[in-house]
Amino acid sequence: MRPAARLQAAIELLDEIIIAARDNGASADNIAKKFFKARRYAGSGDRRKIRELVYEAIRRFGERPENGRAAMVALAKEIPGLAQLFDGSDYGPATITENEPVADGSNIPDWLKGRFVALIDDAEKAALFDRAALDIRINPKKALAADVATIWPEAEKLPLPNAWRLPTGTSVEASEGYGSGAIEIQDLGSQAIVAACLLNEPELVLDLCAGAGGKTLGMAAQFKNDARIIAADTDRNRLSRIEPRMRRAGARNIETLLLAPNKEMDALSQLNGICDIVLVDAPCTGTGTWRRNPELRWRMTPKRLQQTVQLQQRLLQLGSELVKSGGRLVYAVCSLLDEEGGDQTEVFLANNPGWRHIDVDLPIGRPYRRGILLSPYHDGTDGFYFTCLEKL
Ligand SMILES: C[S@@+](CC[C@H](N)C(=O)[O-])C[C@H]1O[C@@H](n2cnc3c(N)ncnc32)[C@H](O)[C@@H]1O
Repeated sequence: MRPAARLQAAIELLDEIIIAARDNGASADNIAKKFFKARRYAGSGDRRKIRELVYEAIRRFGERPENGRAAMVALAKEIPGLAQLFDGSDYGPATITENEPVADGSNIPDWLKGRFVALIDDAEKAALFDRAALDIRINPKKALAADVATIWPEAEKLPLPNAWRLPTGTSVEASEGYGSGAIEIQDLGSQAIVAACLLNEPELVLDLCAGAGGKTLGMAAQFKNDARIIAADTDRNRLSRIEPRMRRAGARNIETLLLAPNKEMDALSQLNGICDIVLVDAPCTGTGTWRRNPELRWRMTPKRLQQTVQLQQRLLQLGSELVKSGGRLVYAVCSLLDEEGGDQTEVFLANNPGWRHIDVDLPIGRPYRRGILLSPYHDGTDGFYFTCLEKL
C-alpha cells in the first residue's frame, strides 16, 4: 500500500474504534484484527504502519476525537511528513481544508485531571503512557527445567519471591516453562495483590471478581492443595478461560462459579460468613492500565465512573458478608482515582464497625489512605490501589 493509502486506512480503522468506545463495543485490538482480516491486501508492513498511526492517535488524545480524520489532521501538525499524505490521491485522504474539525486537548481527559490520587504528579502522569513491562510469575508447585536466569539471561529478578521481568517481546508463551504451567505472565502489581491475600493455611478462599483467573491462579500456587478456592464472576466467557490455565498449572482445587449480575447472592449465599479470604478485584475504570489499554480513556464518562463506583461499593459490601470472623477481605482496583480506591475503603469502614484495616508488609508500593498504591512511575507496575481488611 502507498503511504497515503495506509493513512486513509488508519483513519477508517480509527473511526470504527471511536464508535465502539462511545457505544461500549469491542476493544480496539479486536476491531483491528477484524479490520485487517477483511483487507487481505494489507501486508504485514502495511498493518504495522497503520496500527502505529492508530495507536499514536489513541495515546495522544485523552478525549474521544470527533472522528478518525480529525485525529489524523491534528497529528499531521506534530508528525513530520504526515500532512503531505493528505494528497487527494486514489485511496488516499482528501487534502486538508482550513475549517475542518481538528482534534485537540492533552492526553488526559480534562474532567479526570483533578480526580487522581494526590501521589500522582506530572512525572507519574507521563509514565501512564510508557511501554508496559513483561513480568512473569513462577509457579512454585511446578518444577522449571532450568532457572529463569539460565533460560533468559537478561531476566531481572523483581522484589517478590516468584516475580521476574523479561525484555518486552520475549516469546514467553512459546517457552517450555509456559507450556508446562511453571510460568504465567502476570504484572508485578497483580502479584503484589496476591501477596496481600496470603494467610496461613486458609480452608476456603473466594475470588469474587476472578475474570480469567490471573489472581486465582496466583493464590492457588501459594496455598496448600487442600484449600478450596472458588473463582466467581458474572462474565461466562472470561470465567471459561480459567479452565485451561488451571489444567496447565496443575491446580485441581479451583472451582468456578458463574454469577448473575445483581443476583450474585443467589449463588453465593452458601458461603455466607465462612470464607477465610475474599478477594474483591473489582471492575474499575482501569486508569492504572493506560499503558496497555489507552483507549479506555475514550470509554470513560462521568456517568460510567459513577456507575462503576456504585458497583464497587456493592461488591465490597457483598464480599464482606462472606468473610468469617478473623478472616480477610482484600479490595483492589487497577485505578488511580480516589473515588475507586481510598474513598471506598473509608466509606466501607465507616459503615462497618466490625472491621479494621491491617497493614501488609510488601517490598513495593506506597502506603496510601489505609491501603497501598502502586504506580508505573514509582513501582514499574500497572497502577493499583488495594487494601487489606480484617473482620473482628
Ligand atoms: C479487574 S477484573 C478482574 C481481573 C481478575 N481478577 C484477574 O486477576 O485477571 C474485574 C472483573 O469483575 C467482573 N465483574 C463485573 N461485575 C461483577 C459482579 N457483579 N460480580 C462479580 N464479578 C463482576 C468482570 O467481569 C471482570 O472480570
